[in-house]
Amino acid sequence: MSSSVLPARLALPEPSRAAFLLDFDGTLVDIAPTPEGVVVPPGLAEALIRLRERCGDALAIVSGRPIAQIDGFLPGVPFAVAGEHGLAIRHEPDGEIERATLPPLPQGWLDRADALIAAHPGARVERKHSGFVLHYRACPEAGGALEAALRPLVDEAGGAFHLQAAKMAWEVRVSGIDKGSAVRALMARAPFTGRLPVFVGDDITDEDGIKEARATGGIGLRIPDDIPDPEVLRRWLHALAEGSGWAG
Ligand SMILES: O=P(O)(O)OC[C@H]1O[C@H](O[C@H]2O[C@H](CO)[C@@H](O)[C@H](O)[C@H]2O)[C@H](O)[C@@H](O)[C@@H]1O
Repeated sequence: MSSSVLPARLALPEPSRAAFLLDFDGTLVDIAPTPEGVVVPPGLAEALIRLRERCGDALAIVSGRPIAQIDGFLPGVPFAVAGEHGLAIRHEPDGEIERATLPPLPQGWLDRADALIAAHPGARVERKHSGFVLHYRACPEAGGALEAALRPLVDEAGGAFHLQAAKMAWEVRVSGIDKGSAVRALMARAPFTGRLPVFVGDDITDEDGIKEARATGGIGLRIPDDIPDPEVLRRWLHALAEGSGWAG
C-alpha cells in the first residue's frame, strides 16, 4: 500500500474539525528490543508539532507508558498526553497530571513478578503506578508460562485488576479505565472538544480508543489492518502536517 492510498480512502475531517489522538509504541515509533531502546525518527517531532499547529493544538498522545516517558521521547510535542492506558492524563502543556484513584497493588505481587523473571532469564519487569508489565521479547518461549502464572493472581483479586496481552509482554492493569475512557476525557476539553477524533493505534489496548473514536463519528485506525506500519503512518502524518492529503 502506498502512503497516498491511505488518506484517499478516508473521510478525514478538515483541520479545523480534526483532533489527532496517537498511540506511541508500534504506531508513531517502530517496536524496539527494549522499552528504552525506542528511537524517535528524525523529523517526527517537528512534523507532529506542525500538525498540531494546523489542527489548532488538537493533538494528543495516548500511551500505555507513563507520561514522563512520553515527555522524554517527544518533549513539548503533544498538547495533551494520556499515560498508562488512561490512568494519568495531562490535558494541557505544563498542566497538572490528573490521576485516577487506584486500588493498591495486592501485597506480594511484585515479589511474585521478581520471582518469575528470575525463573525466566531474559524476562524483565516494568513497574507502573498501578501495576506492572512482564516483558518476554528476549525469551519468547516464556510467554505461556508467564501468562499461566499471572492469570490466577489477577483472577483472585475479584476484578479490580486484569491481565492484558501486549506485544511480547503481559501487563497487570487496573480494571475500568482504558484508552476509550482516555479518549472521552480528552475530547471533553478544549482544544479537542467539538472536533472529530482520529485515533491511531496498533495493539489490543488501542482497540478501546479505536472503538471510542468510531462510536463518536470519528476515525479509528489500526496498524497493520488499516495502515501497514509506523513508517507509512509517519509519511501520512508528514503529508498532513504540510497541508496535503486532507479531503476536499
Ligand atoms: O500504548 P503504547 O504507547 O503503544 O505503549 C505500549 C507499551 O509499549 C512498551 O512496550 C512495547 O514496546 C517496547 C518498545 O518497542 C517493546 O520492547 C515491548 O516488547 C512492547 O511490549 C512499554 O514498555 C509499555 O509500558 C507500554 O504499555
